[in-house]
Amino acid sequence: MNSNAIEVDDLVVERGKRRVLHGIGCSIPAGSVTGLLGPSGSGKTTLIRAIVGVQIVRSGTVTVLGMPAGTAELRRKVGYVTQAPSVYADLSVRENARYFASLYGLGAAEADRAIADVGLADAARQLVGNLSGGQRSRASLACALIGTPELLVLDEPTVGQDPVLRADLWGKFHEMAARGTTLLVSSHVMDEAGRCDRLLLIRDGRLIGDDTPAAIRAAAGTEDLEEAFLRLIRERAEVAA
Ligand SMILES: Nc1ncnc2c1ncn2[C@@H]1O[C@H](COP(=O)(O)OP(=O)(O)OP(=O)(O)O)[C@@H](O)[C@H]1O
Repeated sequence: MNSNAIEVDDLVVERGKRRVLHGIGCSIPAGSVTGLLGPSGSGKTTLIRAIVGVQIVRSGTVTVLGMPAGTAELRRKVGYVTQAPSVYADLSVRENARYFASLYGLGAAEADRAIADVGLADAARQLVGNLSGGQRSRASLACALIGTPELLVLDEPTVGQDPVLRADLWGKFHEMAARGTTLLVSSHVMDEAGRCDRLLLIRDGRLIGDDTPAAIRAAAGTEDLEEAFLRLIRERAEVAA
């Protein structure tokens, strides 16, 4: 198989009457944790939507696991967790997970494994509607882990999670990558950037960085990734001026 799980070439997307992605190009290696970082409104969700095949694109190509994004065959291979939890509020965590498992022809053991993986075993019997926001996002994540997708795309999965849980989730993401899953994780929290194998830095619909955290730090001449991001933005502004 191609060593890149995702290849994006010259991607242009318009939403409403505005152009929100301006010719994005990037490759995401298989079996890695790639962070998609950028301020609110920079185009992270739009790029993610194009990768999971639910975004109409103006031009350019998005190839996922060797197939055009949105190909029906990818549905079983790609897990996607949106920012808004996509679980049934009137079912328990376990009922939700078992429902998703049944769609894949999988049983209760797979559902329970996914619930344990996100640290929700103690809340498995609770109705999702009664959970905290952070627990609800983890319930959504558990459902996306079912069937062990080859590519897992997570839109801000750690929002609302406490620091201990965030660290656990990042540990889990790396375990999954070590077993061959590719993860693309968006965040607008720079302190999470250092936990990624690679970073895509996006601003105003343009990629301004695509490298390992170490290379981005070295190129910007600072250990602080937030400062590195700011320097990249300033450099861009100077080039444009
Ligand atoms: N349905 C829509 N119609 C028109 N414009 C939209 C729509 N959805 C998003 N946009 C615009 O597209 C741009 C990119 O939005 P996007 O949601 O991709 O950003 P983001 O980086 O994911 O932001 P956040 O971190 O706040 O989720 C923004 O300017 C936003 O206002």
